Amino acid sequence: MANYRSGFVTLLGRPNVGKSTLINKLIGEKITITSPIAQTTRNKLKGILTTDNGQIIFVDTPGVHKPHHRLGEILVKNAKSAINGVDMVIFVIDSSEEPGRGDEYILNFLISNKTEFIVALNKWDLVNKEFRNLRLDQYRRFFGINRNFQIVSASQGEGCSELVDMALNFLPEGPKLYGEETICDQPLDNLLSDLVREQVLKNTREEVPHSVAVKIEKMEEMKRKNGKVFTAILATIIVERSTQKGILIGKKGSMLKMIGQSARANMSKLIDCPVHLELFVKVIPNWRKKESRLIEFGYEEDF
Ligand SMILES: Nc1nc2c(ncn2[C@@H]2O[C@H](COP(=O)(O)OP(=O)(O)OP(=O)(O)O)[C@@H](O)[C@H]2O)c(=O)[nH]1
Repeated sequence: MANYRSGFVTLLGRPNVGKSTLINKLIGEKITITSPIAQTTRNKLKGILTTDNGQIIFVDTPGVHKPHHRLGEILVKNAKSAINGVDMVIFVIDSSEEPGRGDEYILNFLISNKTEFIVALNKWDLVNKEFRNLRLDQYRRFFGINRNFQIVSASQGEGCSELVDMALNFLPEGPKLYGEETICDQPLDNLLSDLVREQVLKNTREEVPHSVAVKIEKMEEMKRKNGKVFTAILATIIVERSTQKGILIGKKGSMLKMIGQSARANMSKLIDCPVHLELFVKVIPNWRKKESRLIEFGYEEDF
């Protein structure tokens, strides 16, 4: 029997290529948030996959993109720091599109860093059957024929176990680094605030852009009169403009109510306890440009 392998793997790729969906599928639990809007993943997040042959600790990263302001710089810096100390990278590609400049930027970055990587051609289900050979050729030419490829469809779960086997082959021999029951090492606050952000992005679409942050102010276990335990959570949604606040609250509070209901349901599932959620919206102009605010809302740089 082959020896046990373990190590750290980062999924790197442009925003929206399906990194979070892929991690969810590989690990089989909803631990990172996914949404059709780019750059929903802001914090590094580890998911741990333990199999009979090895253990992979996945580090999710924000998509690499060109920085426009402080927040962008931190996202990119964190993506770069995420590859430090990992054993290998899974370079996730949206194969429904041709290789582009963003992919080239990441490819050059990986090559200049001498990072080992394999390529996951994701969203293969979206590639028209007649174009599949052509698309594969395009990517073979882009990456070179010696590169290890795996065709996957994260949303359908296709090619995922093959991808895991391929990644395990790149990892060093070693024991389990985490207990089998561990699936995630993010602070609970981050997970809970991400569940609110997810609903904000889903329900408001472009109207409230990425300049939204969520802070969990308070979390307390309480008892109802009938003795049943529930968790009371107080969270603030921070936006940059008062117009955004208006959109978030909605007519007679209808939008905020909808966001709260869905977030609450997901929170209850996550912590396995009924949740009472209270949401507030606060305007802090230009919070993304202020270092102290970035740290307050959990966007610290990793050193
Ligand atoms: N059709 C199809 N859609 C996919 C697939 N994988 C992901 N998606 C969709 O692509 C969108 C983006 O997926 P995410 O997992 O949030 O992407 P991400 O790379 O983590 O995005 P960022 O956090 O912005 O970096 C979502 O709407 C997913 O449902 C796939 O294999 N096929």
